[in-house]
Formats: sequence, structure tokens, C-alpha cells
Amino acid sequence: MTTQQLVEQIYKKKSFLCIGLDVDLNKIPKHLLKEEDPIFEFNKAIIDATHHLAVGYKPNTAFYEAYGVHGWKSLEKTINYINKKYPEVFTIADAKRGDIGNTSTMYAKAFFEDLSFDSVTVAPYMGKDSVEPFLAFKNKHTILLALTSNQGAFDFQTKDTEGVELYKQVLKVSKSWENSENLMYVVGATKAEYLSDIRKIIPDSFLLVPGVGAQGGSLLDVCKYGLNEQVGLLINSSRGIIYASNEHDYAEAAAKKAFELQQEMQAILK
Ligand SMILES: O=c1ccn([C@@H]2O[C@H](COP(=O)(O)O)[C@@H](O)[C@H]2O)c(=O)[nH]1
Repeated sequence: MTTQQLVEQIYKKKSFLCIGLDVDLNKIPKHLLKEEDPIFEFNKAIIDATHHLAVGYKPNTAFYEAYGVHGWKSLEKTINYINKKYPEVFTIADAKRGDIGNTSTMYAKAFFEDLSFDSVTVAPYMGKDSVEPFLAFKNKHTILLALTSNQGAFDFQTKDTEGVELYKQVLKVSKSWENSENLMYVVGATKAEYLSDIRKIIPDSFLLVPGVGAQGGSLLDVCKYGLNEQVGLLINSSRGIIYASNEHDYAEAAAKKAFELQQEMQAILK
């Protein structure tokens, strides 16, 4: 999917919501555990109930890898379901990959070719030659970790490197990489006050913003400092939406939470 197509979807749905599909078998409704593939059944119901309210879905691969080959199958079925039934939706494999060049190429093939995700999250720590193999894929997006939502972000990301915070170096330097137009960045909603500085460096880039909902980030603050002319934000909520209920009404409850966020976004877009 191109960035322009994503922007069109945002205006069509009046939403820049991304729903995180972080499925934990200990948290889903008990009756689903009788199914052959409880993770997929859970995702399918959530997707069917929310696809008109969200422009993206973000399975975090950890929640699938934790269940071994069965989990990976569930991930494959989930992405195939979205791509077949709702091809207009932007998909993110939150896998936080990145390695030496030839290994990164294999990671990119896994997520962009085999699983057909639109984007994958990548850690910048190993530098240019670890990220450029992802950027080489046309109409696919590499979402680079810039300033993450967790407390540990202050351990390295905000430290000075030659007078500039490390996360700013990541933003500045990555702009010079080949095919950098395929870059997006992760900035945590819990770091909203950093967004005006971030926008000075990357005014036009899309940002994936996790941390609204369970982590306490504010949608309004993120929008105040982070919106750009093309909206430029994908706000993710995972637990706050998908675990709104653990009874039979879980999909409707998720849709209700997604609707509340979509309504706030609609008001902001006006
Ligand atoms: O900085 C980051 C980067 C990624 N994440 C991921 O986003 C979701 C957030 O889930 P919630 O349940 O809405 O808190 C999850 O998959 C994280 O691994 C992040 O939170 N912060």
C-alpha cells in the first residue's frame, strides 16, 4: 500500500486508529479455547467488528511466536484474512527486527513477501546496512524505532551523542539512507511532548504511535504536537481495545472502544 492510499483511507474512515492484535490465550474469552485455532477466531471477530473504524492492524509477532508453529500459523491466517477481506487496511508486523544486511533481507522477505504485510517495525541500533535491505521493497514501509513508549527509552534514546539526543540522530541520519521515503517512525504516545521537536526534523513522515490506552498516553496531546498536513499519525491501541470484555460480547465491546477513539479522531480531523 502506498502512503497516499493510506492517507485516503484515513480521510474516508475519519480515523487514524490502528488496532493492536496482541493475543494472549490467558486473556481471551474462555469459550474460544475450545476452537481449533482460538487466536485466529479471536482476531477474525475483532477485525470483522472494527474494520470500518480502523485504518490499520498491528499484530505484535511476540504474541504469536510465543505459541511456536501454531502461533505462526495463526499469524499467517490473520494477515491472509485481512488482505483478502479488507485489502484497504494497512498492516504492520510489529517484529522489531534488524541485523547484518543479508539477514535483514531475509527478515524483509519473511514479512513483505511471504506474509505480505505492508510494513514491519525495525530497530535502528545496527545502522544503515541493517535497515536499507527493508527499504529496498517498493510500496512497503519500514517503521524505525525512534523514541519508544517505555521507561527504558531514557536509558539510551534521549542520551546526548555529540550534543544531540540519540533518537534525533536516528531521525536525522536515517533520512539520508537509500529509499528513505519508505521510512516511518515509532514514537510513543507517552512521549507526546517530544513531538514538536520531532516534527522539526521529520515534518512529513508518518509516525506509528503506541501507548494510548493501557500505557496512559493522551490522544489529544499526541495530535496537538504530532499531526502534519497529511495527518501523519497512526495511533495504536492494543489491550485497551481487544480486551474490553472477556465474555461472549468481546468483539462488540472492542468495537465500542474503537468507536470512542474513532469519534475523537473524527472531531480532531474536522
Ligand atoms: O515504543 C513502543 C513500541 C511498540 N509498542 C508495542 O505497541 C503495543 C502497545 O500495546 P498496548 O496494549 O496498547 O499498550 C504492544 O504491541 C507493544 O509491544 C509499544 O508499546 N511501545
